[in-house]
Amino acid sequence: MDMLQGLHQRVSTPQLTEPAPDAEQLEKMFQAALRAPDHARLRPWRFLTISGEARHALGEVFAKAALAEKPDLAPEAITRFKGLPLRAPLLVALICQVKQHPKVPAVEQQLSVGAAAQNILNAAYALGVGAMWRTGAVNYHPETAKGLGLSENEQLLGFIYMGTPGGSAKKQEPLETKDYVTSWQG
Ligand SMILES: Cc1cc2nc3c(=O)[nH]c(=O)nc-3n(C[C@H](O)[C@H](O)[C@H](O)COP(=O)(O)O)c2cc1C
Repeated sequence: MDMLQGLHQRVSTPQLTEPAPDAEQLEKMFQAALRAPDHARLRPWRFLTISGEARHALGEVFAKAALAEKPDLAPEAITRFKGLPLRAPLLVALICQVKQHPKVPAVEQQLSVGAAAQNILNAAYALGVGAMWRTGAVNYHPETAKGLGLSENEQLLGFIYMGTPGGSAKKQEPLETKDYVTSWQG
């Protein structure tokens, strides 16, 4: 696939089925991630792959965080939180390791991890792998960070859900460049 064509056409895939991307496809996606722009070469990213039974463990983490937020959560809601990671055969947790640097504030490091995530999405699209970046209700809850084993200086920026595209490809809403771009004249 031509690179620009891929960039212009990429869509997220909410419905994902087995099989998960294989090791070779994952390697290509992570190599793309590692080419993200990165001020002072801090390499502020860390990724966790979560598949198989580990998805159930992540569902337990989500449910624990949701219960910490709302102790009287209905049983159906708890079951729903537990099932969230089962929406794809493989998830990639996006983690920003915020490092102290005199010229690189935390926001720039978060942007780098965001750019790495976008590179993963673009590479997935080029490989025919379905993918969607999700955060959801408990992404930023401290119990979620704790359950994933994050350190004090680490932030969870979401998960890329990945798998084989299910259903028909989503229609893209055409956007006009002129609605978002103007020439600044001073
Ligand atoms: C940081 C971030 C978090 C997101 N979290 C969610 C989410 O929890 N649930 C959801 O439906 N979409 C979420 N999205 C949006 C989807 O990933 C996707 O971009 C959106 O559905 C538009 O589809 P498109 O990428 O095909 O244009 C998130 C996007 C970003 C950048």
